[in-house]
Amino acid sequence: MNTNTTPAIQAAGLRKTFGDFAAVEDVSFLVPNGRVVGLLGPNGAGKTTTMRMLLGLAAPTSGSALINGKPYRELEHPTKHIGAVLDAGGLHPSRTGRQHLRIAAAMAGLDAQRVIDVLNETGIMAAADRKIRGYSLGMKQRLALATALLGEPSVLILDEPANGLDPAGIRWLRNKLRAFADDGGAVLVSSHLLSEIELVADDAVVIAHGRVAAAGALATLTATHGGDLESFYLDLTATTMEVR
Ligand SMILES: Nc1ncnc2c1ncn2[C@@H]1O[C@H](COP(=O)(O)OP(=O)(O)OP(=O)(O)O)[C@@H](O)[C@H]1O
Repeated sequence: MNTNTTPAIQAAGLRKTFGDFAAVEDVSFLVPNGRVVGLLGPNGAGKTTTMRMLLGLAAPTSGSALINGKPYRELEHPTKHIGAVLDAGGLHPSRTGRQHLRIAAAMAGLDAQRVIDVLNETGIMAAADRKIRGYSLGMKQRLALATALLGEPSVLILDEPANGLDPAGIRWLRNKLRAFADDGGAVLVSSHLLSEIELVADDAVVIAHGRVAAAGALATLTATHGGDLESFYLDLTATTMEVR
C-alpha cells in the first residue's frame, strides 16, 4: 500500500536513447497522491517515451521510474496500483467491449463484477456487446479508460485521453480525473489541449527536446503570464517548435 511519504509516481534522472538519439534526457518529477499532473510538450518532446518507461514498456537507459516506490515490473499486482491509457487504437477489433474487459480482468485475476462496474462507470454499457471495430474513437477511449480502471488502481497514466471525445465526453473525463485525485489517487495526463489541462490539472511538467523545461503548480508557473497557461507554454517552447 502506498504511504503518504512515497510519491505515487517518481521519475528520477530518466534517460532513454534510441541509437545515438536521446528521446528523454535527465527527466525528474513527482506525482503525489491527490494531484492531477499535466505532462505537456511539443510533438516529439518525449512524453510518450517517459510514460512508457513508467509503465515498464520501455527500459530506461539510465535513471529510475517508480510507481508507489517500485519499478512497474516489481509491483506484485500492477493493475491494482496503476491503470494506463496509452493507445486506444490497440484494441482487438473483432472482440466486443465486454469480451475485451473480461479477458483483461481474467488476466489480472480480477472479479468479473469489475467488468460490469467499469462499463457502467465509463458510460459504454449500451455498447458492451458490440464489436470494437464499430466503436468511434471516443468510445474506444472510454473502453481504454474502463480497462485502466478495472483493478481499482490508485495511479492513472493517460496519454492524450481526451483524443476523440466529444464535448460531453471531455467534461465527463475532466470530472472523472478530478474525482479520482480528490479520492486520493494520482493522475499523470498528457495532452495538447492546454485549455483542458488548465481546467483539470493541479501541476504541470513541460518537456521540450526530451528535457524538463518547467515543472510546478499551474498557478505558480503561469503567474508571470496572468495565469494563462497557453501564453506561458508558447513562450517557454517558442524555440523548440520543430518536431524532432
Ligand atoms: N522506438 C523508437 N525508436 C526510435 N525513436 C523513437 C522511438 N520512440 C520514440 N522515438 C522518438 O523519440 C522522440 C520522442 O517521442 P515521443 O513519442 O516520446 O514524443 P511525444 O512527446 O509523446 O510526442 P507527441 O506529442 O507527438 O505524441 C521522437 O523524436 C520520436 O521519434
